[in-house]
Amino acid sequence: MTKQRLYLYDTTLRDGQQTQGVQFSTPEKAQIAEVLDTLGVDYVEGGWPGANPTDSEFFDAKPKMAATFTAFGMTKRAGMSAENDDVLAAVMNAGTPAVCLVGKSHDFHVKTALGITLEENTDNVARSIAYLVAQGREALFDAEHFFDGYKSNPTYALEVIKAAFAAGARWIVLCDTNGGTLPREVYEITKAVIAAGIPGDHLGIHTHNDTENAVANTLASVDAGARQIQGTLNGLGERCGNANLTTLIPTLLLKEPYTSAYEIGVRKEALIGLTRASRLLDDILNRVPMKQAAYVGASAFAHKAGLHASAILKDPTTYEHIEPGVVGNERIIPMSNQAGQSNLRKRLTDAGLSVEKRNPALSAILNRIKEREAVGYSYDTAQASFELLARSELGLAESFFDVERYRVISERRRNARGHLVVESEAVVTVQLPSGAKTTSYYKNEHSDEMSDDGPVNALWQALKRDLGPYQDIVDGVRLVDFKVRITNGGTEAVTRVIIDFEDSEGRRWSTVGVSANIVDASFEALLEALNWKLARDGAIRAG
Ligand SMILES: CC(=O)SCCNC(=O)CCNC(=O)[C@H](O)C(C)(C)COP(=O)(O)OP(=O)(O)OC[C@H]1O[C@@H](n2cnc3c(N)ncnc32)[C@H](O)[C@@H]1OP(=O)(O)O
Ligand SMILES: CC(=O)C(=O)O
Repeated sequence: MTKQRLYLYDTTLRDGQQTQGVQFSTPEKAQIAEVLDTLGVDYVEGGWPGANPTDSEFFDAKPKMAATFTAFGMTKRAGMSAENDDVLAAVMNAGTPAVCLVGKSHDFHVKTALGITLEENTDNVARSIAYLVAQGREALFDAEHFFDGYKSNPTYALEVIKAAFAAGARWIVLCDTNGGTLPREVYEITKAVIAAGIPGDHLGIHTHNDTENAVANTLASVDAGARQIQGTLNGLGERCGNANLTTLIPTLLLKEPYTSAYEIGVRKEALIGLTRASRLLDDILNRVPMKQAAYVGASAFAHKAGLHASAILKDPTTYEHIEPGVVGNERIIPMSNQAGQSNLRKRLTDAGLSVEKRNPALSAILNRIKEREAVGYSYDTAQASFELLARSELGLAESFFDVERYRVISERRRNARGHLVVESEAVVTVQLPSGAKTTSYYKNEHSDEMSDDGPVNALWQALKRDLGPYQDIVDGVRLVDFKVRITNGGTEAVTRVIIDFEDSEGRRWSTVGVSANIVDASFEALLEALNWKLARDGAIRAG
């Protein structure tokens, strides 16, 4: 069977930028465009030239790409020609090979939002598209609110898109602008459009995720015959987002009937870069990547339940729909109160601790984890704390130093110049293996603006300031993330702190601490981090 070509159109830099809280800089746009181009999408929509300085600057830079670089704008306004519309002129002046214009196809919007007659709107759409074509550009028409428009007045909705098609639009893109349409309707309406004379290989689909159906709606439209897919990386986009290309790309490449029926510009070899592309976008946005994200999330191949982990170790296909490496992701077998001995042995092996199958220490470790999780601990992500707990049950625990006492003080006051000052200071007394004691002091100070350089950082700095023979090992360790949860441990609310650390070699690990007192919970996690680092780096244990 010859495969049909499906075209991918990315709008991360335009609709993605309509996400609340998202504002790309020009260099960030260039970085994202490069990622999309490397992946192999067919069209990269760069934004709306003339609408804001960043978009204009990005188009002025004329980024090089294999994809068709596309400018976005709106159809000409009533009462002026396409040539004389300054908003359209700015879009055309970007000089891109393709231009996508949004226009109305819902009678209600023509009357309410534009305040013009239905005939005037159809004429504006047709003249705008004809103008693009006359200027030698590939023309795309985003039929805004098409599905709602079709349900309200199918004759008019079809009249508008037929006018755009007749004027030379290469693609007519059916938009579920408000995101409220469900897959069955999308399928039926796409079919009806094809039956009305717009061929499927000229039809695109643009969906929003307001009912969590953007991906399903996209596939429904493809099933009905549409051949261009619009979407964004990580599903960014206005309100609840757009169709998620990070999900659609692997689905089209790896799942039937799409694998056999269609060809897309993204090659299977490029798919390995998908997880990296997704995380890069989060990095640019300063967002924590969504763990549950399909295909690319850190939990997408995490097997927590004991029954799952046991089977996974025998054959990963028992609980995995694809091999994680295909999308550049990886399998994780976390430890928790849902785990059995299979999870445990896998985690111990990963930590370099091999324990034979029926060793009683395995049950002891599992029981301890379950007991501690019942009082608020969580070993799911705190791999280093899990390892220390396991070492202790296996008789391999090492004691490097003892913290005799610590003291932390935070103060908020106005200084002599009337500026707000927030200070934290910590003192830690440590007993070293030689019997010597060291007392270290650290103070943070901040004026006017708050920062995360607070009491936990003061405690951390004081704790690792003078550790005698271990100083070289702990010097390069830094805190990279700090998460706090109030949780019900037993009958009382307690604070759980999870801290991520990194050493100078770029190795990362996480620890957990629990206490009714947030500073003490943090202290426990800090101490575990140092103990783990010393154990892993083979420090000589206290005598
Ligand atoms: C569904 C979508 O997501 S489409 C993409 C939407 N994206 C954006 O809006 C982001 C970029 N937009 C902008 O920067 C600005 O809105 C601009 C520069 C385009 C226009 O700015 P302004 O001239 O100040 O207009 P404003 O934003 O207030 O309103 C839009 C105007 O465009 C008109 N308009 C809306 N859609 C269309 C259309 N498809 N064709 C022609 N005119 C339209 C509206 O009627 C309104 O005109 P009015 O003020 O006479 O009622
Ligand atoms: C064009 C567009 O972004 C929409 O209709 O949602």
